[in-house]
Order: sequence, then structure tokens, then C-alpha cells
Amino acid sequence: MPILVDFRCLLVQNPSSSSEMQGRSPRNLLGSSTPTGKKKLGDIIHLDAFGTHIIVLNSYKAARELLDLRLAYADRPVRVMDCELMGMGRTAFLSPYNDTWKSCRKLMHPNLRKTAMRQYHTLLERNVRTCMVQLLEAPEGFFDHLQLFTGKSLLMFTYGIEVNSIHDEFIATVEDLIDRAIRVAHPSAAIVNAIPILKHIPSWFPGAGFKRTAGAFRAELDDAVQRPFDRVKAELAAGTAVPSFTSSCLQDGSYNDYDMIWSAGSMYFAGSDTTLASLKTFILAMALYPDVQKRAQTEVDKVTKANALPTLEDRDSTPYIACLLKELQRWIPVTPMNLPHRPMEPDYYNGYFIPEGSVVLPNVWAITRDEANYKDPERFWPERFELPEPELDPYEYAFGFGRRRCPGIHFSDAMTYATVVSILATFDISKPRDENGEELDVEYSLSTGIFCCPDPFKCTIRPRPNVNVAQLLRSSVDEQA
Ligand code: HEM
Repeated sequence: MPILVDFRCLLVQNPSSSSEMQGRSPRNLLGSSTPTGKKKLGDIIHLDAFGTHIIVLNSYKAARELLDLRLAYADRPVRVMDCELMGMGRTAFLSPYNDTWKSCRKLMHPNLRKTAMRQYHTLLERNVRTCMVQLLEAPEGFFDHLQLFTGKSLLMFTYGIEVNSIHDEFIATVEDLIDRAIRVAHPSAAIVNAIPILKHIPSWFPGAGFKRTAGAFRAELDDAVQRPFDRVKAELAAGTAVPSFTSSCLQDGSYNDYDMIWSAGSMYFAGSDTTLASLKTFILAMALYPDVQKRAQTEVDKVTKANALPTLEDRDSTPYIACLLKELQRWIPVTPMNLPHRPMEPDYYNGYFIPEGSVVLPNVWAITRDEANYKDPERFWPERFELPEPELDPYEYAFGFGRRRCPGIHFSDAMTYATVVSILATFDISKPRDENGEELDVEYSLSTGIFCCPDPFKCTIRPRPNVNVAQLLRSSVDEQA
């Protein structure tokens, strides 16, 4: 049986790796359209990269049938540069399918499952209120405020560490490591991935700069996950530890240090920038789609009677916001090519042979733009998920597949919901204005890298005229202090 070869994939660019997309709308990422404006991609396509089989799954059906329903796809490809030399293979998200990965998933699960979320409501609501106060005082810094909110919430959850600035070492170090790791993950960055034998060159050898780079990164990564862990241990010993994932695992006493260190580190690394990406997308969508914003605000006002701040308990009373959250994940998916899966045994699918060890990439971007799934896919339109005939739920694929599916989905959802409803209740987001107060178009581009989200853009964020926002927020922060 032949290995599938079909280069139609060349039509599909991962938006995150395209330098041509600056200033373009998401529509253009799929290349030029056919005369009808519709584009039909192969369900599954194959590329050969220096002998590595890369299989791209362009439809939800293929991704679900292979990655959700077949256990053999739970492995990850081990890339020499980032996984081995830089040490990222010890994180839960890049770890191969092995006993350590299983232990980490077991450790994370009870703390991240839906029913465990209630215990973090107060924490998240308090952090959101602080973020809203910052928005009120300096609305133009909204990217920084949202970054502090996600970083702070994740740090509190994993280690009980409280930070008050994005320049705090715990946030800044991890941010820097993520940036560097993403640059290395780009296919052109690491020749050692293509020629693995190079990893055996000593690092002092001329031309082996990559080994020194990797070694330095690894030392910093070790420090970034070890330091907060040691701090929690010391705080527990001193009786000053704040409840957190790490403190409760340490108190339980049945886990080894390695699993606790890498589980906590993985959640912090994987959770903050991804959720931040969704929140940036939310601000952009509200600036571009005022009708959606109006309808969402009306729903929130109904719940709060416009004289209180919404809480996570309001979730069931806000079905339109639930649709809006889904649309955020679909419109600009955070991980447009997911993370790669690796089949642990040879497989057959729809008459094609998929070799063991292939790199299998679900093309989430293509799924979100497939007109078989979504009418007018470029439009931000939460109504598509309303009953009685909702379109395909993006939560089925935007957080991954099968055993590797994101364990942080409920935590991320709670962070996103809390922020979205609070902003809707208190602020109006609109197009940017020039010095004469004239509205300008929202100019935006999407970031390059593994994550996809809006690059910094300008918009107007102002307190809503009908609510005494300042008083509401300040009294709410005081109440929680
Ligand atoms: C909008 C927010 C988020 C998105 C879109 C997202 C998406 C993803 C995706 C696509 C994967 C790979 C799944 C696969 O390979 O099939 C993943 C893995 C992972 N995510 Fe998330 N994630 C988000 C937030 C979070 C949060 C808040 C946490 C932690 C609290 C988290 C922790 C993890 C971990 C530990 C993994 C590795 C799972 C494994 O490989 O077994 N994520 N996430």
C-alpha cells in the first residue's frame, strides 16, 4: 500500500509561520481562493522532510478518527534540539509517551478537572478585579494587564506565588524561555533536528554553537522549574505556604520531586501564554464586531442588573457568552497546528499507510476555515453555536486530541470567562481614534510562532457610561483584600 503523497498541503500555510501575513485578515492564510471563494483541501496529506514523514490532517473527521480514537497516536516526536539538548522533552507537553508523562498527567488531573475549578473562583475573580483596575487607570496597556493576569493566576495556582508586575523574575524568565523555545521550534532554526548525529559533537567544537545555546537554555530551564518548587518547600517547612498545586502535592507525600517539579512547570509554561492569546483575541473581536459586544453586554447586564460585577457562578445564566468563548477558540485558534502527535505503530487510514514514527499534525486552522463546518468562517459570529443547530464545537479540537488533550481546558476556560464577563460589564471596546477623536480602522496582524494571536494593536477601551465602573471595581477589590 503506498504512502500517501499529495502536495495540496502547500496551499495551507500555518499562519504562525508565515511572514507574509502581516496586516492581512485570517482569510488570506489559505492562499488564493477558487472562483467560488471555496477551497477544498485533501483530508490528509503527506510531506517528506529529510526522510521524516509529516502527515497533515486537514479535516476534523481525520483528526478525530486518528488522534481521538486510536490510542497509538499518544506519543510525541522527540526532536534533538528542543526535546533532548534543551531539555524541553521533560515537560508534559513535549514528553514522549512514557511512565513519567503518565505520572505527570495523573498528578495534574485531580487539580484541573472541571469539578476542581470551584476552589479557584475566588483567586481568579480577585485577579480579574485587579486587572480591571489597571485597565481603568491605563487602558492602552491592556496587553500587559492581561499578561499579568494570566501569569499571576497560573503562578498562584501552581506555586501559591504572588507577583504584581510582568517584570517580576518568575514571569519574565518564563516568558523569555518560551520565546527562545518557540524560535528554536521553527523548522529552519535547528539543523541538528535534521542531522541528529550532530548532537554528539562536543560543545567547544567550532560550529557547535547550537550545543552551547542549548546547554545554556537547559540550565535556565532547570532553574526556572526548580526555584519556585524549592520556595514552596521552604515555605511549607516554615508554615507560611499558601495553598497551591505544589504545596498540596508535597503535603500528600506520595509523589517524587521530579514529577511534581515538571508537572507544575509544565502547567505554568503551557497555561499562561495560551490563555493570554485568547484574551487578546477577545479584545480584537470586540473592537471589530460592535454588534456582538452589544449583545454580550446585554446578556451580562441582565445577570448583574448593571449594579454588580459578574462572577464565575453566573456561567449557566450566560449562554451567549458561552458561544462567544467558543468563537474565540475558532476564529483565531491559539495553536493553529496543535502539537505534533507520533504514531507508536504503523497504521492504515482510508487506504493509506502511515509509518510508525511519522509526525502527525492536525491542521486546526484548516478545520476552523472549512466551510463544511462553518458558514462564513472569517466572520466572528458567536451565533453559529446557538441551538437548535449549532456548528462544530471548537472545544472538540482547539485543545487537542485523545490522551494528549490539554488538561488545562477548564482552568483556561474559567480564566477566560471571568475576564470576558468582567470587561463586558465595565468597559466599551471600540476602534482606535486619532487626535481629533475620529475613528480609525483597527490595524492588526497575527503573531508568528507556535501560538497564533493578535500582535499589539490599537483600540479604545473606555468605562461604560451607564455604570459607575471605578467605584464598582475599587469597592470590589477592597472587599476581597
Ligand atoms: C486557551 C488556552 C489553551 C489552549 C488553546 C491550549 C491548547 C493546548 C493544546 C492544543 C495542547 C496539545 C494537545 C495535543 O497534543 O493534542 C495542549 C497541551 C497541554 N496544555 Fe494546554 N491549552 C490552553 C491552556 C492551558 C492551561 C491553562 C494549562 C494549565 C493549567 C495547560 C496545560 C497543558 C499541558 C500540561 C499540556 C500537555 C498535555 C500533554 O502533552 O499530555 N493548557 N494545550
